[in-house]
Amino acid sequence: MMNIYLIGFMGSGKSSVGKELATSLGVSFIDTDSYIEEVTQKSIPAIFAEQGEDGFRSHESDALERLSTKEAVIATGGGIIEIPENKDIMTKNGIIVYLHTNFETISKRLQEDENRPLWNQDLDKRKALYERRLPLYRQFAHYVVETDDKEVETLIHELKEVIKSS
Ligand SMILES: Nc1ncnc2c1ncn2[C@@H]1O[C@H](COP(=O)(O)OP(=O)(O)O)[C@@H](O)[C@H]1O
Ligand SMILES: O=C(O)C1=C[C@@H](OP(=O)(O)O)[C@@H](O)[C@H](O)C1
Ligand SMILES: [Mg+2]
Repeated sequence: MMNIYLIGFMGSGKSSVGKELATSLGVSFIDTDSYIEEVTQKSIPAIFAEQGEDGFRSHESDALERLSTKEAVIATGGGIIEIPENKDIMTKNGIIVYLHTNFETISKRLQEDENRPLWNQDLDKRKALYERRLPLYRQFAHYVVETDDKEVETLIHELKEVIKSS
């Protein structure tokens, strides 16, 4: 098996669905955000506060490079598509699946989440970020799975179908 990379906006379910997918497939699960927190011994908000978004992106690309030799389900962070080279790293080592979710659904799921610095800003900025990133997710994706109004169990089933067909 190659790596299965999950991409998508914050709140699309990469971390939670990815974990269950890995269990169901019997492979390891890796979350790039948790990996970065372990390596740096800092929380994501602390990295953003101390090193800015650029600092965080550089940790993220390093993580992707290091994790790419494994066979696993890998949940990325919502901003993985900000760095074009990240697509090459992932494509070399597996398939990229985009979990697409509408802005309204994401807003319901995250509400006033305080652990995501780029969500924790004004509504118009969140919305602009979402709109700007949509085409980038589509450019990176080998496959797209819609998540609105779907139970995690349904998504696992659909993701397994995608993997089978790949
Ligand atoms: N299909 C879904 N239906 C309902 N809630 C979901 C679904 N997928 C994720 N969630 C919830 O949305 C929140 C964000 O999910 P998470 O996996 O952290 O997203 P991401 O890693 O993409 O930011 C969590 O509270 C999670 O339980
Ligand atoms: O969209 C983003 O730029 C980010 C998404 C977060 O991950 P999730 O997509 O898992 O929330 C995390 O990597 C960081 O807060 C930045
Ligand atoms: Mg996540």
